[in-house]
Amino acid sequence: MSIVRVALDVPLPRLFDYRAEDPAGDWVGRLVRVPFGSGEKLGLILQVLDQSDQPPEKLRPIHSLLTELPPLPADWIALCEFCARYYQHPLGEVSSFALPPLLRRGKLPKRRLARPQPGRGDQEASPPLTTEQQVALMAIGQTRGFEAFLLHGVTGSGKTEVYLRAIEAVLAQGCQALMLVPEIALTPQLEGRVAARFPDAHIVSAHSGVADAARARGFLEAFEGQADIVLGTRLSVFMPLPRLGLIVVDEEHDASFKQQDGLRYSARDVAIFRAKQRDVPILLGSATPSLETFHHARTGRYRLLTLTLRAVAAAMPDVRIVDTRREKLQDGMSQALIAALELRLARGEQSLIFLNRRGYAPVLACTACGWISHCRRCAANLVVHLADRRLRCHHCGLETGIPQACPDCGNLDIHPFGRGTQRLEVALQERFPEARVLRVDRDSASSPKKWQALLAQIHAGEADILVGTQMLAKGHDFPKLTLVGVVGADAALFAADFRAPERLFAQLMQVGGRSGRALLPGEVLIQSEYPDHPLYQALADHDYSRFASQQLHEREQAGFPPFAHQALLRAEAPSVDQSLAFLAAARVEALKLAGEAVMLYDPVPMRMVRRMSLERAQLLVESASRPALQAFLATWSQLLYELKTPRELRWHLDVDPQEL
Ligand SMILES: Nc1ncnc2c1ncn2[C@@H]1O[C@H](COP(=O)(O)OP(=O)(O)OP(=O)(O)O)[C@@H](O)[C@H]1O
Ligand SMILES: [Zn+2]
Repeated sequence: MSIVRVALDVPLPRLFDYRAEDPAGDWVGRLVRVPFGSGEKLGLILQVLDQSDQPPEKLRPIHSLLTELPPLPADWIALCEFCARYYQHPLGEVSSFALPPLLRRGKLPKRRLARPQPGRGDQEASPPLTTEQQVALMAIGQTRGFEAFLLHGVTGSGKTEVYLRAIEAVLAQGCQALMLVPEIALTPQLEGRVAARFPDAHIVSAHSGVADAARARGFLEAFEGQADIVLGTRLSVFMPLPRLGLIVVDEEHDASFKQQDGLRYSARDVAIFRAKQRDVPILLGSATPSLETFHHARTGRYRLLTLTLRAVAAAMPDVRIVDTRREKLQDGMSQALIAALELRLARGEQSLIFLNRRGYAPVLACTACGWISHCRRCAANLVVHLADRRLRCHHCGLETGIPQACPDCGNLDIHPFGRGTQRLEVALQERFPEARVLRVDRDSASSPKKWQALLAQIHAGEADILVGTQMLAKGHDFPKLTLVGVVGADAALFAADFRAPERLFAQLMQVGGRSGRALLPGEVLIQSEYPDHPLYQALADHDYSRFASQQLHEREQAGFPPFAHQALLRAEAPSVDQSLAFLAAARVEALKLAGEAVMLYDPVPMRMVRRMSLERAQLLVESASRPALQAFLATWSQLLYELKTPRELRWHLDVDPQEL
């Protein structure tokens, strides 16, 4: 008799042993159905053993092996093990998460029969490369084995072209390429471009918008080596790829690469591990690299490739900071912005106004008694959505109608305060009745279909003025767009999170970069009451490096990442006292373990303490040494599972948290 050691999708940091009749050598990596409690679970076999640490009479026999699926490869299992270790997450949960939902449930997709994908049309011609693109490609082409590249190219410099050429070279060698992109919103366009460039390649796309069966099919095609290119969002970093030759991470700074629940992994960082593990090059691209990545490039850990010029347009857009201190704004807009809009309308060009706040107004308030629309489940206001006449919480989704009178004092004089995209849209339409105003935010682009329709409208030139949130900020190439106006950005200048300036700078540089990408010259107007702020000045000079150097200097002084490594222990419970008490107990355990290299902060309530009726607190752990932090977390996290907690309390660890 033999024993199989199995990873199961349960929130416990351990593996489970079962009896098996006579497991053959290739059982490792296979999925298996096993009894668990009074039910059954699907697990992943990690080891075949002669003996268990459990007494033999306690071991139950497996139910059945999923023989339809070949064993998952050793490097895929090692990837899961790395994530479990690094992110302090139960291995069974990691390996389950890394599988597409259908396989997770032990089901296999119906296979399409023959699947040649012939003649999707003619191959799109590739333009001759610019000199800078050539230099970058040469460097990438010369590598053998692992090397991390940062492709730092200004907006519109043709980074995508470099990715495509690098992928082309890898395909020619008979290898697979993995390309990670930020979010579902951008993938259809890119899919189109990649498909047009490689009509004979088998392309698999992987993101949460792909239906379960197709996703499982894509996974199997990648796994069996039929897929040549896997293109997808963060979850595609877990695709098994036997012939992997290159990884590309587009917009590597993007926050969507970090998962914010369950397994809190950074797909970019996991991709680096994978490239190292498989000894292949990885290409991280951005116009505004994350400061972590930029730091690595400056210190020589990554190789820096730069594109300083736009591929098509003659120049970068002209960026101006509009001083709004002495001006009475009209619907939030300055004279300069209104004039610039008029000019674009007269010339038949497109404009984009960026306001990163959706809804009509952030709050509804009573002028008589001071009542404001508050979410009863969160420490947040309900946002006014006039388009469908609702009040809505952007944190928990709570919705109510808009009251006719103040719910507290009955006063009829209640007003929306502040400005969101809907209000700006209305104001613009009133001011420019002849213009076609199009709002693009998560409300108007609520489904992939609506989003595609909006993009098609913009590309067809059926919109004159776009009002949009960050959805419109990145990646898009609208040739007729020549003006970008930014309103309401100042608030983010003074946010408490030390990463806020980095995010704001990236966002504004990205959105500004949508302007003047083709032959028409572009202009960017940023309204501010702090026109001399170094962040805005660096934007006006298109000087990412100056901004990044200054930020890195500040972070070094303050001992923040990338000069320190952090992890957060977070707890949530019906009352913040319960959360704090758990963290205090966890800290007592931590004090016994943490040597001098690991610093423990005090437990504190989270900035937004209440969310979905739970009150949250956190404890920050920091170290200048990553190995020291990792060693500490490994022991500490085991102890955390043994702490007694109130039944309603939930906790998790977030390694390399992106939001503090
Ligand atoms: N060598 C080239 N010759 C002519 N056109 C090019 C060349 N390389 C890229 N382009 C074109 O330049 C435009 C901008 O390229 P692309 O979208 O790849 O820029 P990007 O660097 O990814 O910009 P962003 O960071 O703003 O998304 C595209 O329309 C692309 O087709
Ligand atoms: Zn809420």
